[in-house]
Amino acid sequence: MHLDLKTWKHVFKLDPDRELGDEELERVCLSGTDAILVGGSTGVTFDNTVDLLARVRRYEVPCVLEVSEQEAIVPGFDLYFIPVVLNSRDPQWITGRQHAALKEYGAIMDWSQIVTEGYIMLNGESSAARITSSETELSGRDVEAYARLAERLFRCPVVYMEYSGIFGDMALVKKVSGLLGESRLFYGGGIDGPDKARQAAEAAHTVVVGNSIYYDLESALQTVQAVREAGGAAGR
Ligand SMILES: CC(C)=CCC/C(C)=C/CC/C(C)=C/CC/C(C)=C/CC/C(C)=C/CC/C(C)=C/CC/C(C)=C/COP(=O)(O)OP(=O)(O)O
Ligand SMILES: O=P(O)(O)OC[C@@H](O)CO
Ligand SMILES: [Mg+2]
Repeated sequence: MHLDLKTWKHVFKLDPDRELGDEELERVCLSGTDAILVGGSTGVTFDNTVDLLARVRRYEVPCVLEVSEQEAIVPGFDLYFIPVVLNSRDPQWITGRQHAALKEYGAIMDWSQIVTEGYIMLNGESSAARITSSETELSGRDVEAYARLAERLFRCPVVYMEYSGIFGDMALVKKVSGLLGESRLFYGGGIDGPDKARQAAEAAHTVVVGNSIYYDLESALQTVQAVREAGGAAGR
């Protein structure tokens, strides 16, 4: 198992609130992806998260929980990614929910397992952007400033350009990854096969594939090889 996320180029995001058969899950876990990220913006519960973790644990692939609900924090993941939505208009998604969770877990947690993600929501139609009341009408300079804020002010190991559901602006993604010296740029949104995966891998450091697992698994699986063969952003 490789737990150094600085080497991750490809990640599959599995949603505990969606159905995936055992055979399909096996193909995802044995695909050669660098990690499975468990997360979703709605319907995530303790029970469906435990269930998915137990099923992924049959395989060697690293398994990370992207925390979106305090009630669904389940022990036993390799790492815990904690989103901070930088362009939310509502402070509960920037520090509020994190503060509440730390009141409960702060004294007992293993900080070496915690990775902060500086999220920039970029698809105003996505449920994640709606739930978090994000300001998604951003200029390129706005996005660059959020990325610098995440890396230089907040020291987030991960900056996440989130287009969930649509394929984003690769020129902007590439520009932002070029600005980052320490943080890793995760890109997610609308990758439905190898062609878009290759483009995203040339622009971002790490490519996240989510929804297509559920509607076109064959094409989703082909993204792993496509990302491996792509040049990679700034050689990272
Ligand atoms: C006992 C034990 C194991 C202790 C571990 C310690 C630990 C992990 C403590 C947690 C500490 C902590 C600070 C937790 C934060 C808690 C929390 C609820 C934070 C809020 C996170 C947040 C801003 C959520 C908003 C939504 C969001 C950004 C979700 C991320 C995932 C995402 C965008 C998924 C996309 O979802 P999808 O369903 O595909 O949606 P679309 O329809 O938009 O595509
Ligand atoms: O579901 P898609 O559009 O692939 O996006 C992946 C991920 O960024 C969602 O949080
Ligand atoms: Mg999704």
